[in-house]
Amino acid sequence: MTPNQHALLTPQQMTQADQAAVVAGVPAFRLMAAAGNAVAEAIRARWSKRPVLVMAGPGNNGGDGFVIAEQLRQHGWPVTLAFMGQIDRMSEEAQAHAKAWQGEWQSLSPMQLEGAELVVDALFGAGLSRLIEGVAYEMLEAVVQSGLPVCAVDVPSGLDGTTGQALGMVAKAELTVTFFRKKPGHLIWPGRFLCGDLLLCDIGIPESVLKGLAINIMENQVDLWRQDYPWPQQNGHKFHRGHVLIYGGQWITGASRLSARASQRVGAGLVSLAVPEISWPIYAASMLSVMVKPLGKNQSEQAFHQVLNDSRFNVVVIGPGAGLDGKDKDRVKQAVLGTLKCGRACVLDADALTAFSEQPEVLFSAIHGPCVLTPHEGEFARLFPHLSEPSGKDKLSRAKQAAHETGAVVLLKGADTIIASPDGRAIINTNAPAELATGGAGDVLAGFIAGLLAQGMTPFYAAAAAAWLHGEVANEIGVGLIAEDLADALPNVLQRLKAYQD
Ligand SMILES: NC(=O)C1=CN([C@@H]2O[C@H](COP(=O)(O)OP(=O)(O)OC[C@H]3O[C@@H](n4cnc5c(N)ncnc54)[C@H](OP(=O)(O)O)[C@@H]3O)[C@@H](O)[C@H]2O)[C@@H](O)CC1
Ligand SMILES: [K+]
Repeated sequence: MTPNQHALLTPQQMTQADQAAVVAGVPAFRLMAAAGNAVAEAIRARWSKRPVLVMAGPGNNGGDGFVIAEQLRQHGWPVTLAFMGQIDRMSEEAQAHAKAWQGEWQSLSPMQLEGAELVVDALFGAGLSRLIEGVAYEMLEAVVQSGLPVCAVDVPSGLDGTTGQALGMVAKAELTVTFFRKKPGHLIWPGRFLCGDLLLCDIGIPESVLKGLAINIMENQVDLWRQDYPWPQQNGHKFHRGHVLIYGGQWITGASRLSARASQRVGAGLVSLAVPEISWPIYAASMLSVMVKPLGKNQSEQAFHQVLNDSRFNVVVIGPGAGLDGKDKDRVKQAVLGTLKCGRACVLDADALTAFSEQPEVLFSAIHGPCVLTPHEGEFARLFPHLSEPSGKDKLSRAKQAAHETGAVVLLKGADTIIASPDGRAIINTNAPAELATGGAGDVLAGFIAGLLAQGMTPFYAAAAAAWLHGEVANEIGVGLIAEDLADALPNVLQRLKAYQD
């Protein structure tokens, strides 16, 4: 398996791939036949024979619909074909497949749902260019109201394959069958939900077409970063495995301890916590293998800078439980700016992000070295008000833009966490279960990233690997998960990963 396996193609890139396949000698007629056959086969594997309504649109997605209708008819299914468009304005291959359809077709209308027990949605695919309106809107709305199971061809019609956003109206599919490579919109919410189960089918497009596509969006899979994973070496010692320094707050002491534990579990050689002297006993009494450094009686803004003078710390985590009350906020800001000034790799999370919400540019202009920002949507909106959700911009573009503006790797959390690099690459994480939405889980993620960074992974792959491990341990624990469980469940997941690697 090569990383290309996990490439995500925008609909535009998919169209280019189709065209390149034709240039490489695969006839468009055959691609369409393969696509339609793959969907018909998936339908027969999933549903018993039943009356089916195939909705076919004006482009090649509709062409696939004609192939599906004919295939199902040949297998004895009662098929109704509802068409929207003009046959003579379709592509040559779509016209040929429309002619090969041996049944009747009627103009698209909600009336045709009568008696159907399954709907095939082949109205619009990669060529969706605007909001769904008019008869297509009425039809999709009627499909939603009917509650019938839907099999979507390529994407549910109305779903933007790049962004995962619904353009006007979308009927949620139970199964979506797509071709050659997944599209980002299949994985980003609400697209992930609207697609239902996603089946990826080979339709004979040669892998070689990928070379010309400038792919920069990937699904997060082990193969992307496993070559870089920093497994302990026989001849190594702890100093080879990095030293993570974590900023501990005065009042919320659990968060930074969760990060510390996570950094250790993921393999950092040494982990230290720098904490206010007054809270030192709490930290020190609860950590055995983490070194806890008191920041002096007054916990001055300079105290953390003095700790930073020790060049053995190669990664710094600031944010979990750092505090924003009174002087805490200034201390946090100074700790962040001091860390960035001395060029330390760092993970900035939670309070370290919110502390700069009044002057985000002060933070952004200080970022010059390896840095990972890990906001959830709330923190993201405070730092990037122009890119927040109400801006109408989709999550993928928002994360990419934020990485571009800051020069940091931005990991924008959610069920569809996106990791964006300033160089334009992005990875979409897809293995996070609902159980991960729990207090403290983000602190653990920050610790995983820092631990991997400390061992030499690049910020982009450290963030991707950490997000994947985070999802994987959460799946392993399942219902009842609390943040404390995550780091301690990591060894099992790492052992499986290592066995796969070996
Ligand atoms: N190419 C290949 O070799 C292969 C492609 N394959 C299949 O082709 C699909 C892509 O086909 P496609 O590019 O023809 O686009 P498609 O999604 O059918 O729609 C375009 C039409 O819809 C129209 N339209 C758009 N939005 C609209 C709206 N809101 N409301 C109303 N109309 C709207 C648009 O009109 P226009 O924007 O031009 O005015 C145009 O007429 C792909 O998803 C896959 O299923 C497979 O067979 C494998 C081989
Ligand atoms: K469709």
